[in-house]
Amino acid sequence: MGLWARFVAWLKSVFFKKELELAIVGLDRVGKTTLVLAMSDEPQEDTIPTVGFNIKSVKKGSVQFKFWDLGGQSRFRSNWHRYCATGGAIVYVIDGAAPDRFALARQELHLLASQASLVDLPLLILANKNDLPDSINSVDKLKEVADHESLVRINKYRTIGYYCISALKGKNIEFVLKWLMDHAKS
Ligand SMILES: Nc1nc2c(ncn2[C@@H]2O[C@H](COP(=O)(O)OP(=O)(O)OP(=O)(O)O)[C@@H](O)[C@H]2O)c(=O)[nH]1
Ligand SMILES: [Mg+2]
Repeated sequence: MGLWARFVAWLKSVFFKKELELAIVGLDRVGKTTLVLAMSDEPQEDTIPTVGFNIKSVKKGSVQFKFWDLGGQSRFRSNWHRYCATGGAIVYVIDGAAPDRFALARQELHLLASQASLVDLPLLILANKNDLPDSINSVDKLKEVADHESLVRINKYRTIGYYCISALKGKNIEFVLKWLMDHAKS
């Protein structure tokens, strides 16, 4: 890269630096902490259940992400909305390989999405554990599990994104980051 191009890149990084703060929510053991580690380029197989929350800051290009990795156990769920309210988007993770928990995951998702303080926030819904057999492997199936039509009824102007990912194997993580850069509010 020439001197001028480097100077322009530096100027851009100084003046167009974007900061995005995001809460990662979803039931316990769905892979939220694993996802945050994958987005931080620190893939890890062994995680322990998150008690309360962890904060992780990650720089990607000119974007500084601050992830609030929230505990998913039932005792923590009533606090999710407080953390989501300070963020630029809601990232809701579903264990795509646990059909017995889809109904509960959908119930918690709709409860959160309809909170008055959150109705205008962009929503990214992820089916994780896509590497496992019989996990959700299409956006259509994920939309059905999440009940997309009811989410649209809550706020038809809200931006809603869907991806099938594997946090453990690092699959589609780049699409997650790109979606957040494009749609999350700074
Ligand atoms: N096969 C597979 N396992 C995964 C994936 N992501 C996470 N896991 C596993 O799922 C388990 C739970 O992952 P965590 O990231 O701790 O889940 P969490 O959502 O943070 O859980 P809480 O902190 O309790 O809310 C761990 O054993 C992970 O290795 C994935 O994409 N594929
Ligand atoms: Mg966790």
